[in-house]
Amino acid sequence: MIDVKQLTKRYGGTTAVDRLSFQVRPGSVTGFLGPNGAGKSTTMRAVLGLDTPTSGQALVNGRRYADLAHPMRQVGALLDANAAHPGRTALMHLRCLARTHRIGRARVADVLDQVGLASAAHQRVGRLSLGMRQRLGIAVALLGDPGVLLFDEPVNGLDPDGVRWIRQLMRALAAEGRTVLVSSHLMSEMELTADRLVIIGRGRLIADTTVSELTDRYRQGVLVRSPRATELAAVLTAHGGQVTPEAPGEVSVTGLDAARIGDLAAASGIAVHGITTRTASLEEAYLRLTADAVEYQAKPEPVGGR
Ligand SMILES: Nc1ncnc2c1ncn2[C@@H]1O[C@H](COP(=O)(O)OP(=O)(O)OP(=O)(O)O)[C@@H](O)[C@H]1O
Repeated sequence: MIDVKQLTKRYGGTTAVDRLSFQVRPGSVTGFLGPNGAGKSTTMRAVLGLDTPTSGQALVNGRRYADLAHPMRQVGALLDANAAHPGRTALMHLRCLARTHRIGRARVADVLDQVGLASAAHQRVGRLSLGMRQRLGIAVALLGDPGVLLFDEPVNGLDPDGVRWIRQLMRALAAEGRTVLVSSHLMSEMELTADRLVIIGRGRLIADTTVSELTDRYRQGVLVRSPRATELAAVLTAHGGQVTPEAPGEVSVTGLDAARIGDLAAASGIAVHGITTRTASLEEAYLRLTADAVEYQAKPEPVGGR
């Protein structure tokens, strides 16, 4: 469990994280989303004891990182795939870490296997591809078999196979009952990986929700096709619906759900040829939620400027 409580972090005049509170619970993948500069990495660094909060707390299993008896056995993290010494082999890198944290050699072999690096164990880190270095970083995170895992932008620079592998790994770790927090600025990726979403902008909490709640919140009405669309529109309006004509024979309805529209049409003897509940894509929902928090936005093109 990760517990961020009223966390504030300032660097000089910049407030990177501003009274941020949220919890990350075991058994699911929690996506940590926000535009560039939102404060995701800073929050993760505070959880891992790498940054001291200006005020507030970031706790792992109820304790500050510095107070954990065996930190590597409780929390693992991938922050920077380039953190390993380029001159060491993957195996040596893991063995050194294992020795420092009193973790057996057998576990090193296990994690190399788990991340698919067994055949590259003797290659120097500097010669590994970005994808392989990401895998090595994940092996480090898993080394102590921790219950809490943080991954900062783990799919950056990976090919589609690597992306799919990471997605499956995150879900498998959560299914084992672990707490998994994974940051990204891509909602499209989180839509496929996460169950819960913590969305921040300019260091503040924007939403702490589930993927399905967010989709529901941005439901955009019901699209109805009928050969008698005009008559149907009158019936629906009389029963509290707001009806907007779309294409010929098609209306968009808000204020009534699909079941009620179907019942009203049936009761009036009006045939319906199609009825679809529309939702904004999660990507659209996310862009709307974070629009005010985007630091650098492309200027809209002037009208007639093409
Ligand atoms: N060591 C530092 N010194 C000064 N400012 C910093 C430092 N680290 C982060 N910041 C600033 O704090 C803010 C939050 O940065 P942070 O890296 O946490 O955001 P992020 O959400 O991880 O962004 P990205 O998606 O671009 O990685 C930014 O304005 C950043 O410039």
